[in-house]
Amino acid sequence: MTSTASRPATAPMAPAGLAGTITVPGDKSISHRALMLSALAVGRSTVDGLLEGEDVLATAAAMRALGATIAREEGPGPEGGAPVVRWVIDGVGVGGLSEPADILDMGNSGTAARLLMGLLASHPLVAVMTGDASLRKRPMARVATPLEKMGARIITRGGGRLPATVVGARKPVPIRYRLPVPSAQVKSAILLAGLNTPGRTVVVEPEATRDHTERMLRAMGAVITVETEADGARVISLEGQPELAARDLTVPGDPSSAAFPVVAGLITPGSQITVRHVCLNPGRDGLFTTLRDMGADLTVEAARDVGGEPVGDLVARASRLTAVTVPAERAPSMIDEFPVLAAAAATARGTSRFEGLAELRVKESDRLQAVADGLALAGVVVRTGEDWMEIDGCDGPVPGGATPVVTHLDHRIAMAFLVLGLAAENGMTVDDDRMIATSFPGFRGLMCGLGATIADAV
Ligand SMILES: O=C(O)C1=C[C@@H](OP(=O)(O)O)[C@@H](O)[C@H](O)C1
Ligand SMILES: C=C(OP(=O)(O)O)C(=O)O
Repeated sequence: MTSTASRPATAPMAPAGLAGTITVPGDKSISHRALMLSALAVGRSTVDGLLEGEDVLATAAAMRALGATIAREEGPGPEGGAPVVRWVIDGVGVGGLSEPADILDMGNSGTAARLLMGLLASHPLVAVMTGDASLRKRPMARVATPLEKMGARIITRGGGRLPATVVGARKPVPIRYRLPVPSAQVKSAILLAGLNTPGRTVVVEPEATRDHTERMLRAMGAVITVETEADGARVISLEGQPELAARDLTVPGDPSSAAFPVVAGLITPGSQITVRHVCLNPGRDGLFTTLRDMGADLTVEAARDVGGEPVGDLVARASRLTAVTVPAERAPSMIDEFPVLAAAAATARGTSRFEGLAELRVKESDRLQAVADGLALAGVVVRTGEDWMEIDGCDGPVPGGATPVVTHLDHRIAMAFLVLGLAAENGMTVDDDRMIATSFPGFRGLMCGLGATIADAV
């Protein structure tokens, strides 16, 4: 977000149960990858269901600036329905990216910035990258360090922050790299750099993270293998310089967005909601497992495969939730869902404990702190450590209050506290909700369509 204006928003306690069947926008992780990999394919790809959030639009703009042709087409929708949108991408082939004429602005998006850095690192070009006030605080050394081992030069602002200049390698070399942090963005950046690198690039991940890059690369014809070591680490090997085949892709709904209406339905008495067509990749479903551990009536219907990703319809019915302990090893599969899980835990019976949260401190905000501060404003007792959090649940609605929660340009903090407002005696207010458009355009209208009241705060 570049403008300084903010738009406070408020959600009063839901007067009645939420009801309805909805779809949420396309998965953000898959959408970034669909644009980047289609731009490197040979021929024309189409993408249906692409997330048209600001983060993904930043990736589209960057790939255009690097030479890909990307168009958005609208066709007539079903009778009376919204038009059908299809994105059409003419790729330049692996190694075919050209030097951008201007600075690449990745907005609020860590995924866009880090994955793109990987792509740039193995092309002989110079590019400068920046982002908004939130992104410019986030650590980039985690990608710059392995990419420099592959031959790129990456000059960052102090402390490894954006803006950064990437001087791509003329003769990139493959590496074998063990991830020091569980991060799909770092893994993907290295694999994307490995595409234009001769030989075999290997990433070892001690803790499994989302594998959309691996799935999509394989589907486009790259040779990519995954082996599991005795200690459980995954060894991902990519043969460099493949020819990627253009494909027609369909992006399923984003589980990280579905999380908000799902939790809203669970904590608002009398609710029943269905979220159709949600990606249920095992690297992304930790929240749903955790909610079931809490006693949630949350089921999957019509489980199916869509373009190499497991997909299903989620049905959530209001439930009396009990406290849960989330073990550290589950954290990567629900890393973006802790803010909304905290909202659920605040209404549960008993004390919940979440472990393995160190990565929350380097997201769009320090989410551990932002969640703790917001819960305290809601009248909920919370304790935190460097990488853990405990929440004393209220066994029903939380007190809530009119003082706005500080969102720090973080979409998930804004959405989580608006959802908590539905189960707060005095509602909840957030200081800004514009940045929700980075990942979940239409959030407010969709929630109101289910029966919630979310409005500008006066
Ligand atoms: O690869 C991805 O698409 C993402 C990976 C995660 O980040 P990290 O890799 O930093 O854990 C996640 O938080 C982010 O929203 C999207
Ligand atoms: C952390 C997130 O995204 P990114 O890292 O792409 O900014 C998120 O969407 O919650």
